[in-house]
Amino acid sequence: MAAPLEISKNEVRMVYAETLLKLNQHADALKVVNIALTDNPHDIKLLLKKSEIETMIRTGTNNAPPVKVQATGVPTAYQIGCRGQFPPSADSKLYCLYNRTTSPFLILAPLKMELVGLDPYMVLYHDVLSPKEIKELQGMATPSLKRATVYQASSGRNEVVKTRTSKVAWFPDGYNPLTVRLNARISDMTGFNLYGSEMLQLMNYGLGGHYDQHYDFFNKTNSNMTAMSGDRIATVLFYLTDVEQGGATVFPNIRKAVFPQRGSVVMWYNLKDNGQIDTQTLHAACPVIVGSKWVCNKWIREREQIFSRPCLKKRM
Ligand SMILES: O=C(O)CCC(=O)C(=O)O
Ligand SMILES: [Fe+2]
Repeated sequence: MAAPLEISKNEVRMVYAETLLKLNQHADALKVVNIALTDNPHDIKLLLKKSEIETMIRTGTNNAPPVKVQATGVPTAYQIGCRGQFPPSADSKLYCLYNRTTSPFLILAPLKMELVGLDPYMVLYHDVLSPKEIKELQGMATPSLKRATVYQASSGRNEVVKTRTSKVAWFPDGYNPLTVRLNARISDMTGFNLYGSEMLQLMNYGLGGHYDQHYDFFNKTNSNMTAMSGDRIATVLFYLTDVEQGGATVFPNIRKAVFPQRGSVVMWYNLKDNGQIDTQTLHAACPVIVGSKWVCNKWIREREQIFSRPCLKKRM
């Protein structure tokens, strides 16, 4: 099946095999080609490549000089997180439960909740989206996906930047019965009133698609972005797909990584209880290495939560 970038799994495997050949790893290259052949036993290019590699192995010819792999120094916390190498959480108070209390509706339909972190507060809900809903969301987004942008304080505008390479489609709250239902579910999960919050964003990351380390808050009290509805108090991120390799949401400062699981949702607070920005929320979307990553994002604004989550004077 062709991925959104029109690169087939086969083509990726061919490039991988060529790379291994350049590294003089002929046996590994042959393994990759053989795997590709199990899916496509009659592919002529693959068959030719297989016999070419077998000849190379047999005769020991065409061995390229070994490519020197450049040492890249000590990996950053972001890189370690993307590789799934953060140590297990030292937070002893973390647990799973059925959330029956955030909204009255949850008494009838409790949600499976996993506490990911307390500072900042971060929870993961499992099995929130059904396969049918996921299919519908992807279907409605696909025709209008456009390169995502990031707000640039220097120009005061949203611009396309190299650091965010996903495609996005925005949907107003009342766009269709599904968006209405999804927003109601977000309110149930978070206890927040969504009036004044941003539209739902459906996003797709292709191969290599990522969003470098960033904060979701603006921290500009006078900017046009926060004047009406306040800053982004919380982020709600639905995962519509598993990702075969890569694509985690990584929080380098608190050394946590959330790996996409189809139908789950991660939610975290970007602001502290006193309304100040929380710099521990630095996060990134790791590059997708194999697969395609779909997410749906809701940035919840602060102003409408004035009574349900009032700004506390004391720093919590
Ligand atoms: O896709 C992800 O994992 C994170 C997305 C994100 O941080 C954002 O859209 O602000
Ligand atoms: Fe973000």
